[in-house]
Amino acid sequence: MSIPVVDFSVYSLNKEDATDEQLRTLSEELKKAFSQVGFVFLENSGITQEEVERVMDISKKFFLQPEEEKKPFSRKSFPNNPNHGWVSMETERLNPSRPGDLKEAFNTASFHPDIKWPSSDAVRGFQEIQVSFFQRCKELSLRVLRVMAQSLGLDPDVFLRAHRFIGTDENGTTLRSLYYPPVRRESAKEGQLRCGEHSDYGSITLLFQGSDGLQVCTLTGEFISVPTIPGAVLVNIADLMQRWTSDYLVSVRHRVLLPPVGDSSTRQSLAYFVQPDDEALITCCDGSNKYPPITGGDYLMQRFSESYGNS
Ligand SMILES: O=C(O)CCC(=O)C(=O)O
Ligand SMILES: [Fe+2]
Repeated sequence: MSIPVVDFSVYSLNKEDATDEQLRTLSEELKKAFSQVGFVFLENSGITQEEVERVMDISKKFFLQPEEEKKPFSRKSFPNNPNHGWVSMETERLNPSRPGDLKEAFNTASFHPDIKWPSSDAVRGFQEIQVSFFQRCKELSLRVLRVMAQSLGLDPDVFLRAHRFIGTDENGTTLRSLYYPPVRRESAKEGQLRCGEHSDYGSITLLFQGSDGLQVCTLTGEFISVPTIPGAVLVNIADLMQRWTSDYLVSVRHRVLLPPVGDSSTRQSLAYFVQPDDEALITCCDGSNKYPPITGGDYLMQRFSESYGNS
């Protein structure tokens, strides 16, 4: 089994719109991938490798600074959006039965004017680069959500109506820049990974990987290594979308292992976690009552408390 690759060029961000016929073909391909694998590579999405590298480069400059420079931007220090900001090494355990993940992250989750952004000479342009990439990912996500609704034979706007406030504090959508520093095996704890096994929480995730390392669990239960395809974006179904579609689209577990012994390389990735609006009521879209309705905001709070141990 491998991750399907789909050409998104007919509906890329460079195109105004696609014909019904083109969208139908695309929607069939996405339906197959999302119901059978849960992950798909989109080629020709309109987001370029250069854009991705610009975000990774500025993020790396931030991460390589001393701890004191990063601390003022810590996650949970911004009252209007507690998810925004820097997450230090080993703070999160995406698999709660393992030690903390060997990664750092910066979450761009709010554009509120009270947010203080890194602005020293070392990271000049940080805010503008993160914010403009967030907006590009938003545009692509809305296109993917539209095609997904069509693929399920639903009103094409059904998912879009629940994602009207992306980029405001009434919606939890987050651009997360991840940095995995070199690993010293002798100091890693028993069972510790770069990123523990987990499935994502929201509706869909866009993932841009700087290098290999990601593994995805197949429906038969084994983890397969995912290649890096430069210029392609990896899109996956997250848990709330699985629930929304009464388990028709599958949200599968994935992880990032430690690098092989003797490999001292770093790794970077960018994850854009798309969430429905806090107030959007998520009700099974096939009309069944397989899961009770829940708001996007309540669902997200529940999941955060699990991976941060109630913080
Ligand atoms: O770094 C990666 O490739 C994956 C990260 C991830 O799955 C996550 O942060 O949810
Ligand atoms: Fe993930």
